[in-house]
Amino acid sequence: MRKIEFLDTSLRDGEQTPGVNFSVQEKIDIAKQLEKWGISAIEAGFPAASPDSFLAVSEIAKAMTSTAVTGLCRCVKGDIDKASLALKDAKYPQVHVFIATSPVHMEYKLKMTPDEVIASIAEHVTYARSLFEIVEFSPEDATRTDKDFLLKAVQTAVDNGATYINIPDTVGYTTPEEFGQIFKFLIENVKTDHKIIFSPHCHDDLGMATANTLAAIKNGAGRVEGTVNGIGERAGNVALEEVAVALHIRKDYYQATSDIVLNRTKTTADMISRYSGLSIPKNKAVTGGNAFAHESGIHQDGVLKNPETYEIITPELVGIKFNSLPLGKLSGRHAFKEKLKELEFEFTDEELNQHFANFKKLADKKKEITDEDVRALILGHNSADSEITLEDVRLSYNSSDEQEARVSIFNKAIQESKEIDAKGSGSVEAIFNAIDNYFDQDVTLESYEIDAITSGIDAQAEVQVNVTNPKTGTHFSARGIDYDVLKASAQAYLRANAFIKRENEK
Ligand SMILES: CC(=O)SCCNC(=O)CCNC(=O)[C@H](O)C(C)(C)COP(=O)(O)OP(=O)(O)OC[C@H]1O[C@@H](n2cnc3c(N)ncnc32)[C@H](O)[C@@H]1OP(=O)(O)O
Ligand SMILES: CC(C)C(=O)C(=O)O
Ligand SMILES: [Mg+2]
Repeated sequence: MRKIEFLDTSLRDGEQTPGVNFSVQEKIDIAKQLEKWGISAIEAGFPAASPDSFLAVSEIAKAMTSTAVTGLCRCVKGDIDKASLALKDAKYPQVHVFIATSPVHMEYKLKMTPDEVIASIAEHVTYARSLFEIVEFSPEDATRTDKDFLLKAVQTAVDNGATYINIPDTVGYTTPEEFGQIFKFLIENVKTDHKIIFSPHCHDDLGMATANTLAAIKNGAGRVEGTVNGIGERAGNVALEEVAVALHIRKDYYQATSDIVLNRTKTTADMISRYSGLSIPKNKAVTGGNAFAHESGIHQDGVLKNPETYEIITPELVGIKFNSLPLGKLSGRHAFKEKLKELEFEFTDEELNQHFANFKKLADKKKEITDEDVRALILGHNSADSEITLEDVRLSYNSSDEQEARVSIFNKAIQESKEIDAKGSGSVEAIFNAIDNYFDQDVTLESYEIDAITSGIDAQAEVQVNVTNPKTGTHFSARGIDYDVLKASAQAYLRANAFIKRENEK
């Protein structure tokens, strides 16, 4: 069986999702989780893009012990220099250099002739190779590139020392058969005196990213690139959890395995969902809320007789466990700690005490604490953007008049707690007005959605807000999770405001 390497680009291509903006601390948390999940290389960012991107790549480079760290660069020496500086402390550094090779990109975007692009590949791969042992090269928009020119571009990169050749389907244009043929053609025709590994990098514009990625593996790719939950530019990148589970379930067909620790999938997916502010659709393959639910009579009958009738993946495989250790208000610290271990969370004693206190508060209100509740509790409170936090929300409700809210907000940097009062025609509006008064900045609220995390009247609420910074036009998504829907709303809106404040201060 071949072993397929996994490169995760949630922190680079994933962050190109409109509305997604990870803080540096969130990126470090995610990278640590990706390392535990079994990712072999993390594309931690584009170091030349901004000081924050540079900082995130360098902090992740220091934090990883077994996972390689890479950064994206244009064919620009300054980009490669920045990557070299950001990655200087990485135990296993790599660099990723790209340039577009399709006619439309070369002519209109780069304003370069094909010969100039080839010369640029030779110059910049050589330069990257003078600073890094491992160099990945990508011909951007490869699937709309003339086949012979693609071979020439790839051959040039290989001749100048590239060790990974990544074939991006930048605009999600290809089909499984066609993409498989591209890999077969390149692998058969590229001449090399050193080991090179080919990888697919698929986008999901036509809904074929997973199929295309698997077709590349079938035709010789040794590494895959993608993101958790398929976050990414436009319709997103391939969802790595889908590729990992497909390889596992259909190893008979693909004859390939990976190092992905499948039972850590759910925790990894939940973290990305929480920090990106993008919830996982109920019908999403592998991790969606309905992925293991059976509704119709014939299916339920079959599953009761033998789960294999309708279940090709077990919930346990991806880390959704039966609640073997039910928790409630009488549970103690040991049981709570054991549950966190079971759900793959690790905390210091101080963090554990804080989460335990929050758990006790929730257990006082909610009869049964499910695994979903515990995950939501941890991820809901585990906001890495905790410089400015919500302390309290009070409302005075009047069914025939305006509502009044008093919101307490704590600023860690200056150790100051402030209470702000505001009115609104509804409770949510009054709370949001109070938060607006606190931040004193322009924010456009684009959408507000409420969902229940678990079933029942005492379910925890998840609120998602999408906002725009009118100054820059940047979109941000933020989520809040709480037993109380109004508090969850306040958390989400406060978090969105904190993103905008951070952007305005840059
Ligand atoms: C398919 C992908 O995902 S590609 C990666 C996308 N990611 C990003 O863009 C990261 C965020 N980007 C940024 O922060 C900025 O675009 C920067 C810092 C990289 C560059 O900013 P600026 O210098 O202001 O340039 P701007 O973004 O306006 O234009 C890009 C320039 O790079 C050129 N360029 C684009 N790709 C490449 C490449 N691979 N190699 C060389 N030059 C390139 C463009 O032709 C354009 O050049 P021009 O200014 O001579 O016309
Ligand atoms: C930079 C490259 C690899 C990319 O993200 C794409 O082409 O989609
Ligand atoms: Mg991409």
